[in-house]
Amino acid sequence: MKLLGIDWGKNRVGIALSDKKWNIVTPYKVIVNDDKIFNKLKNIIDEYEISRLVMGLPLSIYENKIDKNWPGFNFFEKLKRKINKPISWIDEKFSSDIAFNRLSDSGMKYSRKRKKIDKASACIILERFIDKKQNSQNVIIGISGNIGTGKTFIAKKFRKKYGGKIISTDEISRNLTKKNNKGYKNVVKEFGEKILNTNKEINRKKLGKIVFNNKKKLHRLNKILHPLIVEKAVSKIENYKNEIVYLEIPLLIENKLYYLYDYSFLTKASKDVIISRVRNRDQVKSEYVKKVMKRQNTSRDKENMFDYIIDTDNGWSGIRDKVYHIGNQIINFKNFLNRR
Ligand SMILES: CC(C)(COP(=O)(O)OP(=O)(O)OC[C@H]1O[C@@H](n2cnc3c(N)ncnc32)[C@H](O)[C@@H]1O)[C@@H](O)C(=O)NCCC(=O)NCCS
Ligand SMILES: Nc1ncnc2c1ncn2[C@@H]1O[C@H](COP(=O)(O)OP(=O)(O)OP(=O)(O)O)[C@@H](O)[C@H]1O
Repeated sequence: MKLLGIDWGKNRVGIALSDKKWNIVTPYKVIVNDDKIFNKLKNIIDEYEISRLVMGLPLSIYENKIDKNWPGFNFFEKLKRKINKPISWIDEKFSSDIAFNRLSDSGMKYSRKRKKIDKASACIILERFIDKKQNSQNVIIGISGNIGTGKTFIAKKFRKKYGGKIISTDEISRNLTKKNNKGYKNVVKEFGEKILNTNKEINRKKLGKIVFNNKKKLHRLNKILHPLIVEKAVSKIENYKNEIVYLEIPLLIENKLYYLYDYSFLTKASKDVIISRVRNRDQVKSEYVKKVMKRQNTSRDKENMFDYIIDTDNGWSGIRDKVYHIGNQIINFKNFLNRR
């Protein structure tokens, strides 16, 4: 299960490789970051039979200060569309400083150090990832998809067959906005007491009607809740040590939460199926479902960002074989982590 580590930089990208068993990590190359880089990476991945890529994130995932506009995300999006391999992330904080010190310890001259620094940093990214997976053998699956496409349905089917834990960001959001919980005060401050029931709890349907009818208002609600949701999701993941974690995130692409998972699934269904499912499940009108859908990214381009796409239109029998095929690959990865 060979890894390729990436230290992204605006001008240069450092590459490191691991062996099959993750015993050895070696600096490989520094590639100029121009239009040709994706083809070059594809060639390396094919030549060395790479199974997974690992990208460095310049900020700590745990500090929850990740800027959605960081240009490394654009690189990741292009790379993911071009290369059909799972990609994990690891904090690369201080990796350049450590790499520089290592090269200094070896007595290298400054000019040579500058040339080698990016691939040395890529090594540190891989070493950190391998260490992390040694300390905690969690395999995290990000499950995204628009409203009513079957995220929860699929997560439960996987859990039934392969075990593991489900983390739902919708559920986290619901908890955060319960009376006097962390998100409650700011949501009420922003939208006023008109969104409250007589018992002072937030009336979610009322708030939903307000925000799904108005892009700006939805944006304001997202700004209050999303950092809190991500913080809670990360801390929940951290509490697990040896689990398959099914992380349901409707807005994974919109919020660029790529760094949270090892595999990604996209659930999809046709518009009519979604509307009839959600009407039945939530007792809401078609118009409401359409409004929610309007606020979600439905572009085809989004599909290329996922490892697996699960179309739930044809019920369980239509997807059972595919689910088990995907499940076997995930179990292989999990077994590999446990055997190390
Ligand atoms: C607007 C709210 C109050 C409506 O609550 P309600 O209980 O009716 O719906 P619930 O939270 O179960 O969401 C149902 C579905 O709506 C869609 N949805 C929810 N929030 C959003 C959003 N900000 N943008 C687009 N779609 C959304 C998702 O598909 C979700 O699965 C609630 O969805 C909310 O607080 N949303 C903001 C937080 C958020 O983005 N949650 C999604 C997790 S990242
Ligand atoms: N493959 C399927 N076969 C039959 N029914 C399904 C399938 N997938 C989902 N459903 C049903 O459709 C409804 C919506 O599914 P689910 O709640 O899993 O969607 P979701 O993507 O999690 O929705 P939300 O974004 O609102 O949380 C549920 O009642 C579920 O049982």
